[in-house]
Amino acid sequence: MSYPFLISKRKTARLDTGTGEMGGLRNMKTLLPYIRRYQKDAWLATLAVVALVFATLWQPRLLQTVMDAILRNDKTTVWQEGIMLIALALLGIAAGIVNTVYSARVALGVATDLRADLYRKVQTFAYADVEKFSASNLVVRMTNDINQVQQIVMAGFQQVSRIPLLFAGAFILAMMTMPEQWWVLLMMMAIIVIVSLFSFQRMGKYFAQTQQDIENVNTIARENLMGIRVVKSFVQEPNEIKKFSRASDRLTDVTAKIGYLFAILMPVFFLTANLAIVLSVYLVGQSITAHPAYLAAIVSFTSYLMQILFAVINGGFMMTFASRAIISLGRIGAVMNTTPSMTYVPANDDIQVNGDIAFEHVTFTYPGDEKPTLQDVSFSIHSGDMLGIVGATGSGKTTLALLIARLFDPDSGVVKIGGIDVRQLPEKTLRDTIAYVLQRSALFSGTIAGNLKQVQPDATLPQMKWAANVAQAAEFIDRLPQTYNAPVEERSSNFSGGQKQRLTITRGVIADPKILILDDATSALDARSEKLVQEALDRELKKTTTIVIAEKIASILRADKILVLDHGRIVGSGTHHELVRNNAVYQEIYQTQKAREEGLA
Ligand SMILES: Nc1ncnc2c1ncn2[C@@H]1O[C@H](COP(=O)(O)OP(=O)(O)OP(=O)(O)O)[C@@H](O)[C@H]1O
Repeated sequence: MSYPFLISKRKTARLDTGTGEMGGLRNMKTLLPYIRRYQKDAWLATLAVVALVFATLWQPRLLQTVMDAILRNDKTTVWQEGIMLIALALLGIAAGIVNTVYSARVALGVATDLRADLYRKVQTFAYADVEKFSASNLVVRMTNDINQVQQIVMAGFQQVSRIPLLFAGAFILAMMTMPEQWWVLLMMMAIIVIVSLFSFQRMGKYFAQTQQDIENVNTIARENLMGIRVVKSFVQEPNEIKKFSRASDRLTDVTAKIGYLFAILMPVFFLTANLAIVLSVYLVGQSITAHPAYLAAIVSFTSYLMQILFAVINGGFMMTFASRAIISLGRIGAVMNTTPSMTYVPANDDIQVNGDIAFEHVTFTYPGDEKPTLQDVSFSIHSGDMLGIVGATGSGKTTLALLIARLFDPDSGVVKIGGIDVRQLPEKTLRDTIAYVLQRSALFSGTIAGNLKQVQPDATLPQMKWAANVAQAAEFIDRLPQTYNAPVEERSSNFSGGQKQRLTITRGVIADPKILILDDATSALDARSEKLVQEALDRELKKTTTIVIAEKIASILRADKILVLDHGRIVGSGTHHELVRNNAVYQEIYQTQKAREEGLA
């Protein structure tokens, strides 16, 4: 069993994105093994580019010959070369289609494989690793960043070989067509290259910024929608709208800046190219009467000027997209290269543990925190017993339970289950031994039965009914039209708080675990239902060690042992009667709750 339903209490750490010069190269290397898997498609896409460039470059040349022939009234050549021209255009179209299809195949394949590997990698993460990146950040990496990579692979196979070939080919052919115009050509190129360097560099920066801004917008939207009830009940909509608008405005600003740059860039490029054309026509025009062949040559020359212009523009775009994709690849690489902070010993069916639990001088600090949350915690409890944990909010009760389930490892000391250090237990053994039910446990969308089968894949209907009876859920499930096949919507929004808790307790007990942790898991139940759940647990799960973390002392009165936590330390341990007699902290909690209840009565 895994615990994706645990919710982080911490902010995300800033992470290395793998950018920088060396980072860029390293990031690109991440991509190579994936592209290699689609070698055949990659080759076909590249060959198609060569054919496409050949067709593109040769067309002005043929056009020039056709025009020359028209001027000379040479009909045979006009026909022959004209047909060639059409054939070349058709070749260009076919090559373009082949290139697009195979580039898309490579890009889609790479993106699909990368996404699958990324997802698989995240599944190996320890809870602390997911917290480090944050769930929304990981989602953006699996969606938006992968999209960027898909786009660059697609564009790469369409443009990377095409741009230099087209640029060099058009340059040489333009020179050959009108050698005396070399300086016009160089002047145009110098202007375009300088403008491109300036603008595309800026654009690259803005694109990187958009990535960060998209992530911010996603995080805010996600948090808002997940906590929509809280937002509504505290009438927080105006604040939330303001917060979202600020993040969204930042994204709009930076996107607008990119738009402005594009808006300036394109006219500048075309103006430069058109000026070059006008200049050439002006220079050549004076001698056209004397040399009619110049007319055809100038048409061909201007076509090559345009091709050079397009090569430079596309090159700039490619560099901009590449810089964005390199950042995305870095972010993907950072996940891929993370070594899970927790490793497990190999699966071993021979290792069987009972429900004994022991903490020996356990101290634990959350990653990034300075002070330990648990300090020198020692206690033990026998299989089948019930342990209650009480303490003020923030005293470390949940943290203690997280250590039992080995969602974190202690800084020092040992946590033992069945007499064995949890670090020596295979993950499966640990997950099969412990069921953890949280107050805010999430159910997965699907059906009730589907949720139960995630824990106990071969659960039968009688088993489901048994577990639901224990959790006092059977009654309302039986009233649903589809009973155990009733749908569970996203975030289980079609169930009330109390029903959700009953369902998560059902899921917790279905596998009859050796250790059951109920972390504030009955807080939404009325006193009568809570009592019924407790009685059923006592009756039906006799051999199970039950750990109950509760705000209300009433929930743990019957525990074999109660731990009183205060600022991460155990300040009392014993049965209710012992603690009421001799533990000041417990007495205070008890008296406060009693007074409150009497006040209410
Ligand atoms: N993931 C985390 N990263 C850093 N600090 C954390 C994290 N989770 C909890 N803490 C801190 O550890 C302390 C103990 O938290 P814990 O959730 O264990 O308390 P608790 O006794 O269960 O509280 P409550 O009764 O309110 O649930 C708190 O100060 C909390 O802010």
